[in-house]
Formats: sequence, structure tokens, C-alpha cells
Amino acid sequence: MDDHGIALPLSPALRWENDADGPAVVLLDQTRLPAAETELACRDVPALVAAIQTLAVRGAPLLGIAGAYGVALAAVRGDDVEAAAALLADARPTAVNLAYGVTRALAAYREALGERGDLAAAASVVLEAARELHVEDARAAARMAGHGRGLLRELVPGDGYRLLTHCNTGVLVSGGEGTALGVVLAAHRDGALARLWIDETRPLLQGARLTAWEAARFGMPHTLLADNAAGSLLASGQVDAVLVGADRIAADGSTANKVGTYPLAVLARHHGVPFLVVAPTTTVDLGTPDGGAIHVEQRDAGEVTHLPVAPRTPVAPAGTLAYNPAFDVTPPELITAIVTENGVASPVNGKTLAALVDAGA
Ligand SMILES: CSC[C@@H](O)[C@@H](O)C(=O)COP(=O)(O)O
Repeated sequence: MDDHGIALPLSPALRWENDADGPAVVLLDQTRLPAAETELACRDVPALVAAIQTLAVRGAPLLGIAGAYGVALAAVRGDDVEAAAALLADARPTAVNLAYGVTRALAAYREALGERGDLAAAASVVLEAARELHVEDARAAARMAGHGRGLLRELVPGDGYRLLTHCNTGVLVSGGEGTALGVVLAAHRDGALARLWIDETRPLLQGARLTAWEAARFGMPHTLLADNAAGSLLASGQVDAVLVGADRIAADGSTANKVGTYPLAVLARHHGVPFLVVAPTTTVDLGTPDGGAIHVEQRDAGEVTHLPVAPRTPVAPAGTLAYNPAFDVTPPELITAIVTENGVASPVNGKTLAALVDAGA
């Protein structure tokens, strides 16, 4: 329970362990889902960085938590904490949460070390800081779910929502129950979800592999579609709202999220369907003025030219070049509202992102 009496289910995606084999950040290996539910114990920072880069652990809020525990892992092992923090922060560039989690944990470590000069004590402090971020994110998820649920009531008449989502934004990206998918789950628990439409999310299939796995676990009525079927689905009038997460939200509200989000926002606007971004304030980067300033990660061509699941069958002739940005940027004018744990920012209610970030400070 948090201090407002909200139940805080912690996500199964990541945990800290310190057993006979030593300290570890233990991940539910997302590269193996849905075929296998296997854990991956990262026992040093290079192993955790590799897990971040291969997307064994992924999704903006969870990357922040992983980064913070990574700094703790280096400290508990007695490794070079400053070097470990630099490696972790650079592991992926777009989700601002990663740098946020690393910076916050490193600041706690430096402060403790400066005060006491005791490495073991500083290691305990940084581990506690990582745990705090983990629980805070679970609390933020619960609050986003509440605000998003309220917004759906305002925007969509009736109680049989047909919602479309992209990528994966549930327990697998969160300390708690997620961002956009957390809102969908809240509607489902109220009996208000008629259908969750899930974009498969090429090229790495986070929708098909991960969101469909989560939807099945929670018993949500759900249907998978190829990304390029979203246009005809929206045209058919079978979507009441589109909900997505975010990896970085610039000061002007421009939102970087999984590639394919921007075309969905264009489609939603064309068809008069609300387009909602759900993200904690740790994803808001007021230091980045606009979408043009967001660094979009470019990934390996092989993710496009080959299927993402074993045995990684090629789908294009050998040597084919591929364009593979991991994210795209949706401009603020296409976003109906941004839901955070501190409330909803939208042109309609006049609340700004900066005000919501300040509300948590
Ligand atoms: C709250 S989850 C929001 C985003 O992190 C999610 O939609 C996304 O784009 C994840 O990308 P990924 O490359 O799988 O880490």
C-alpha cells in the first residue's frame, strides 16, 4: 500500500537479489517472451548493459529502474561506480528515464560517500535509492491508471471501450502495472473494456510478443493486427481511443515513442479519435525544447531484414539495406492529452506539462 492506501502491485519484470552467488539484477528476459518465461540474472554492469541493448529489459520507466539498480550493483560489487554509471546511461539514448535513474542513483551514492567516506555504507544508500525509485514508479503507475480511467470516462461515451495501443506499456515496462496499458487494465477491471486492439509493432513485435502476452494474463478481450491494418481499422469506426506510452516528452509536448506511433496519431486525428499519451513525469524532459532535439536511436538493419524470433529467418535478400529508427516523434498538435501521475495536460484543461512536473517536486 502507498501513503494514499493504493495497492501497489510490483511488476515481475525486474528484481534485486543478493544470494549465495552474489548481488544481481534479475530480469524476466523479454527477448524470450512469449515462448518462454525465463529469468536472466545480471551479475555485473556489462551484463546489464547488454540486457538493455538487446531489449531483455526495455520500456522507458523500467529502464530507469534498471539503470538505478545497475549503479547499486556496481557499488555493492565494489566496482568503479562512476564508470559503471557512464556505461549504463549511454546504453540507449532515447528513453530519458534511463539517464534519470542512473543520475539519481549516482547522486545518492556520491552524497553518501562524501558524507561518510565509507564505501559499504554508500552502497547501502544507493541500493535504497534504487528501491525508492522502483516503488515510486509503481505508485506513479497506479495514479496514471486512475487519471487515465477518468479521462476515458470524459472522452468516450458509454462503457464498452474499444482501445488501440502500440508497442508494450504494461507490467513489463514498469515498477508497477505500466503506463498506457495500466489505463487499459483499469478500464478492464471496471468491466468497461470491450476490445483491446494491439498493433504487432514491427520490427521487434513488442505488441504481438509482449502486449498480447500481458492481455491474455489479465483476461482482456484482445485482437492483434498488423501495423499497416491500423488505417482501415480506424476508418471502420471500431476504435474509440488510441493509447500509447512515451520514451521522452520534450518541453513543447513532442513525444518520442516506439516507431509507428506518429502515423497512428495522424490516423487518429484524421478519423477524429482521441490520441492519448500516458507517461510518468520521469519521462518528461523539460531540458529538451522540442521534438527536433530528441535523439532517436537507430538500430541494426538485421532487425528489419530478419524475423525477430529464433531462428531469425531472413525476410529480405542478403545485403538489403534497412532503415530502422527505434522511435518516432509525434508533434504536440496531434496529441489530445498527456496523462501523468500528477494529472492530465491538455489544451482543453489548460494544464501544462511543466505544471505537472512541478506538482511532483
Ligand atoms: C511506458 S513504455 C513507453 C515506451 O517505452 C514504449 O512504448 C516503447 O517505445 C518501448 O520501446 P523499446 O524499444 O521496446 O524499449
